[in-house]
Amino acid sequence: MSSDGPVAAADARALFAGFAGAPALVLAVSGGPDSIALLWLMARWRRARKSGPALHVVTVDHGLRKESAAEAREVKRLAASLGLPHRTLRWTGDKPKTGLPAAARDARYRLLARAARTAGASHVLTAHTRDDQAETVLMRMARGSGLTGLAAMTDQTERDGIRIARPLLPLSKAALIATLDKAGIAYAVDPTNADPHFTRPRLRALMPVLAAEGLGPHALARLAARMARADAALELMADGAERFLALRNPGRAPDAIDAGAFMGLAEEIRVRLLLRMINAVGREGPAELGKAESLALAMEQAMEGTRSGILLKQTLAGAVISLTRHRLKIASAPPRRAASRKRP
Ligand SMILES: Nc1ncnc2c1ncn2[C@@H]1O[C@H](COP(=O)(O)OP(=O)(O)OP(=O)(O)O)[C@@H](O)[C@H]1O
Repeated sequence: MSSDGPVAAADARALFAGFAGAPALVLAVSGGPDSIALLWLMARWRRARKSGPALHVVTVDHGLRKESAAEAREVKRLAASLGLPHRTLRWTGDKPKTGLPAAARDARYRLLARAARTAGASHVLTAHTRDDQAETVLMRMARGSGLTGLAAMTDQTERDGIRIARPLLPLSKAALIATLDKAGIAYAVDPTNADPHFTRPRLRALMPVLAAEGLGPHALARLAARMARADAALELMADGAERFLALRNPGRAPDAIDAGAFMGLAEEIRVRLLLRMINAVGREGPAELGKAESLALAMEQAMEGTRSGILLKQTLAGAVISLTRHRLKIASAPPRRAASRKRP
């Protein structure tokens, strides 16, 4: 399925096969070419089946552009012409000045998950393509992500208790546009997709230059798939290492780990276990990978000397990490004291 031509019915059947037994599905359709193609392809797929999931089309109107309400109405019109119910959900919450795309995305998924629950749908389907996957890989690289982040998007994830599925991830955007052009279906063009104030459009603009050097969507998506495979293997190894450490630790508090056994693990596994343990007890959200890497290095250096007693003690993301030659302990840090107020 690497062609940029229109998506054949047989190819769509293969992409959607996993949803045939679902009771209902929510299709997240913004009105842009990718999600309009999702709507059209799903409608064609469903029409060709005797039975199958009920399809509910949902558009989120973020209220950020003056055209958004009209675009939502266009989606409704197309859905109606395909015989599908449509709802527009409005984002009415506060719109922050910074981090607007992330806030809009959070609100969107919350609204989509709610719509799925209301419709009794098992999944929300989005129209992410291979091009989106490639951009995500570049964004994660630029942000300094590790292997887990470079695995980018998987074909399914869970959010707000609902499965988000991305059946079009193997397809190029060009194939979706070719599909719509062939079917004579119009779509909206969102100017923020090219707005250089945002990181994603800036990276998107670089794509032709990168592709000319062999770093195009295909290569980047393949990198993501390989990273996902390696990440899954390393997570299994980290599970095994966790069990191994528990066996070395009979009868002791689960936060007191055999330091020698821990230091004998591969560095990647040590870093993963540090993140798991810190995130399990820390009160300040997930620890940063770079900080866990620095901690792992500091632990290694501390173990190299001949000192005894406490070799290292530090806090990270709301957890206290202390290391002696024999024991590694990771526990919740006491809550930070609020700034003391002077008595009048
Ligand atoms: N306003 C919207 N209403 C309904 N669905 C939407 C809307 N915007 C986006 N989507 C769905 O989400 C998919 C991804 O959209 P887009 O690439 O714009 O998201 P993003 O902001 O980059 O974030 P993310 O990729 O995490 O969803 C679209 O293909 C579509 O299925």
